[in-house]
Amino acid sequence: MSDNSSKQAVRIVEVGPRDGLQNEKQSVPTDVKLELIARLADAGLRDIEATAFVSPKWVPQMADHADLMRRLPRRAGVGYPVLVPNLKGLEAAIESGASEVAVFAAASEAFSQKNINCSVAESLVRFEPVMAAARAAHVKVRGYVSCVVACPYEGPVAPQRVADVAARLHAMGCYEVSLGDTIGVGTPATVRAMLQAVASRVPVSQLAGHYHDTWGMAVANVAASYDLGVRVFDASVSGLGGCPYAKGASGNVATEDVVYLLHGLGADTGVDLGRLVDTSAWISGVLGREVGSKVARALRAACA
Ligand SMILES: CC(C)(COP(=O)([O-])OP(=O)([O-])OC[C@H]1O[C@@H](n2cnc3c(N)ncnc32)[C@H](O)[C@@H]1OP(=O)([O-])[O-])[C@@H](O)C(=O)NCCC(=O)NCCSC(=O)C[C@@](C)(O)CC(=O)[O-]
Repeated sequence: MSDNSSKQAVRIVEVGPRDGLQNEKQSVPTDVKLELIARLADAGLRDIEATAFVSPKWVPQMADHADLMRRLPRRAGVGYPVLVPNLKGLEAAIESGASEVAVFAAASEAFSQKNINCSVAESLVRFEPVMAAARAAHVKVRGYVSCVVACPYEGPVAPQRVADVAARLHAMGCYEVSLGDTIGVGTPATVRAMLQAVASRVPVSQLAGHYHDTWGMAVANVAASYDLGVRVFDASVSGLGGCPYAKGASGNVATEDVVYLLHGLGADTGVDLGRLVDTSAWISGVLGREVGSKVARALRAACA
């Protein structure tokens, strides 16, 4: 038996079923999504973002949110957070049995308008009743800030701006704030500067890194964030994903790559890399695409 007592525990929030699939051109059947979630749980993931209660006109791929949540078999010790943009989304999520949700804001005005059709300030006002209703229903709320390094429409985003939005989400009761490099342009230097600004306003223990891999820097950004004390990372199996309202954004950092990195740094994620790699190969096959993780490809080649 291995001794994990001295290892740093790191929580991985698997966002593949939501962030990974929201941008898929082909329709992904609910049964496939349910099987993906089950396989991810079998691989040891304990936080699996299952879907988004957003407008089906805006994101058709998530239109089966209520059906999926009703049919999702719950497992002890596994959380299935869902995205909600407003009170309507929260009410529908709770009705479908969700016990954890996430609200999402941005550090860039242009992205906020494109993604949720309102300004950053309006979105924060919109979240107040969501927070109050969630509190009353004992539903945990996570917060996201998008465009923490740059915006696809406005360019570079000042770290102070990210800190302001993150601090507002934290102050309104989000138990954790996930920092999204939505278009994956961050480098360890820009991510570090952003994190230092945010950590002066929100305890680092309540921050998560959510890095896309468009420019190939996401694993380096996870390592830089880990060095600064971040112990929660969002990732997507096989690197699936991208935001439909962020031009040019590619997938999240692959969960397999994050797990390999963190285990190499001596951290404990609770994830079985072999089973995760099998899941990555399975979902990539179903979607008819190459596996998007270098670690998964290397491990499969080594075992062939
Ligand atoms: C926020 C809205 C709804 C505003 O959209 P709107 O058009 O301004 O809203 P509205 O209130 O005028 O409603 C328009 C229609 O949508 C319906 N509606 C309204 N709300 C809901 C709801 N919750 N669920 C279902 N339906 C809803 C509403 O009932 C109405 O239906 P109609 O009367 O026309 O038939 C829309 O812009 C939206 O749904 N946006 C979501 C976009 C999205 O999901 N983006 C991807 C997730 S964010 C992301 O990926 C980034 C992240 C988190 O991963 C971090 C990172 O990487 O940066």
